[in-house]
Amino acid sequence: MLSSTSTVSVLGKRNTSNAITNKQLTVATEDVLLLVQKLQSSLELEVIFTHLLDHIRSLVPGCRLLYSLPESNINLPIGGPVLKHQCFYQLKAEQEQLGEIRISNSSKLTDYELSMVELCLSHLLYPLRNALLYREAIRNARQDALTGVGNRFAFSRNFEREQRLAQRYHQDLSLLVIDIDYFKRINDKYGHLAGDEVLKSVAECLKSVMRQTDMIFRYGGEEFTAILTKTDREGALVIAERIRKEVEKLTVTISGNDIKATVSVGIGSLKEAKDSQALFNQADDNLYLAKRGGRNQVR
Ligand SMILES: Nc1nc2c(ncn2[C@@H]2O[C@H](COP(=O)(O)OP(=O)(O)OP(=O)(O)O)[C@@H](O)[C@H]2O)c(=O)[nH]1
Repeated sequence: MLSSTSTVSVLGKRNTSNAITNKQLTVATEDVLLLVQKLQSSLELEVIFTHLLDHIRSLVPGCRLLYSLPESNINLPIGGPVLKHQCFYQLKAEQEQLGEIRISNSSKLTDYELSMVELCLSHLLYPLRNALLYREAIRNARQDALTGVGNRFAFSRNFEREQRLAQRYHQDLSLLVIDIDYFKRINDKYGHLAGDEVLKSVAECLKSVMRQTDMIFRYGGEEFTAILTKTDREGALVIAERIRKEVEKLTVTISGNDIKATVSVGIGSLKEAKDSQALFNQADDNLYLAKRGGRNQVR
């Protein structure tokens, strides 16, 4: 019953003797047209899979769905954790891998139910592909291409939001502005590509210290920012010192050259600032003091 291009391939064998009849297929197709409309109404994966599961549940009540695409770090359970009986499908549109979907149920699905599930899935592919492209575009718009951390646009949005939340709920919030010291010298001495490698290594180092990769951003050039939610100045000082020490330990080896780098860090904390602009200025002023004080230090 699947098209000859076999865009949805079933893994595992099953008996097809009780598969869908032509009459059932006609009724099902009308239903599926409604489903198609719903699937095309959103570009959000969660919304699309919720519509799909709602539809499949009208045939198999209580079943659950798990969608995964490991290369994009997507693991999306819908309707609850996976149940005992499972069937899974590799999703593919025109040779493009779109991940795997797992339908699970407390009892084994009949051949008729499986046929209906497959009918639904064959209509999922293009809405799913569009949603994945959309997700990728959004990610690219928010991510710094060189280092993989958030870009300045993402920083502004997150920073505003976190600052508003912190003020509304009377919580601490701190900001680190982290700048690589004498970075121009690294570029001048070892070349721009080597400079890029240093930027990447420093970003990796920040990620490993912070463990909250979505709150680290490349603000521009050789300057990074880190938003520390529920963290007061003292807590921020501990993290900033850890960052400083870890970067100091770094050695980036390029073309036989061992390149060392250090960072200066300025801290801002919401208690001492009235809004996000004041908080940023405070961190930036402290960064300036750290630079003036000799670099490789936290202020
Ligand atoms: N390799 C590389 N260099 C960059 C990038 N963006 C900015 N830069 C360089 O970063 C350097 C920043 O230099 P400055 O602003 O003088 O700062 P600095 O040399 O780090 O000195 P201090 O901040 O005062 O310690 C400039 O040479 C820029 O060209 C990038 O994406 N890759």
